Amino acid sequence: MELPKIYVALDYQNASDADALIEQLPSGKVGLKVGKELFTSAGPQWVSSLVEKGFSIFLDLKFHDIPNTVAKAVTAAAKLGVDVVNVHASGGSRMMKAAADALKETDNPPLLIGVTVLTSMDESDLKELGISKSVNEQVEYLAKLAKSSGLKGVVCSAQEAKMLKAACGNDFKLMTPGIRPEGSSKDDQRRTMTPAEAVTVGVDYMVIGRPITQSPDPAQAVENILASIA
Ligand SMILES: O=C(O)c1cc(=O)[nH]c(=O)n1[C@@H]1O[C@H](COP(=O)(O)O)[C@@H](O)[C@H]1O
Repeated sequence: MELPKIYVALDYQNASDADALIEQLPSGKVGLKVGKELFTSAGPQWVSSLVEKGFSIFLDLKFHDIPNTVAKAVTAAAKLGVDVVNVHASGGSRMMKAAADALKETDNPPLLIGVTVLTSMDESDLKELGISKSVNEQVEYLAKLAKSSGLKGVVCSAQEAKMLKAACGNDFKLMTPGIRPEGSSKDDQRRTMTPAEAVTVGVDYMVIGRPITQSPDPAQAVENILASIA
């Protein structure tokens, strides 16, 4: 099944605020990303209700725990009917393999992807964590680890897309947050690219939040982005 090119990050405090935004989006053109804040307040039933309405859902809970716990968590996510689910690649190969193996046992397994280096981070953040590799080296290292552990792709910055397609192959899916249309604020993101640039470098799917959700006209913001990548 073809997934939508753009997932709108629903970073809202509760379901009613998210529903108000969803109603404004052009129908059938984008997927929805539900992250920690909204999932914790709105809950799994609300996520299932979006699936029932026909939305493609990326459940972004970035699991990172012992292998058994993560395997059970991604299985629970699969039962909600979401299309994409993620874990932290830095959780290691045993954790990622456990998650990938668990999903093989489920009906309609979601695309399982690994978070490499968060797009809000740069070299100084890695240093603080005791990692002496450059951002590019660390992203490539974790992407290869994700691939050899059975994951189908990674979350990374579009800035790393060319490098990762060369290192991991064209079929290895790249989901890129940190997308900023020309002229919009970077907010807390560090490694950013415009939607048009991201498409050029081979990104498969983009996560876009505030440039759409904080826009005075979210529907128009989506249409402008879609036009820029058409
Ligand atoms: O996994 C993610 O979705 C994610 C990974 C990452 O490296 N960076 C990142 O920003 N995200 C998420 O992508 C969204 C980006 O939102 P905006 O910065 O508002 O476009 C947020 O919901 C983040 O939680």
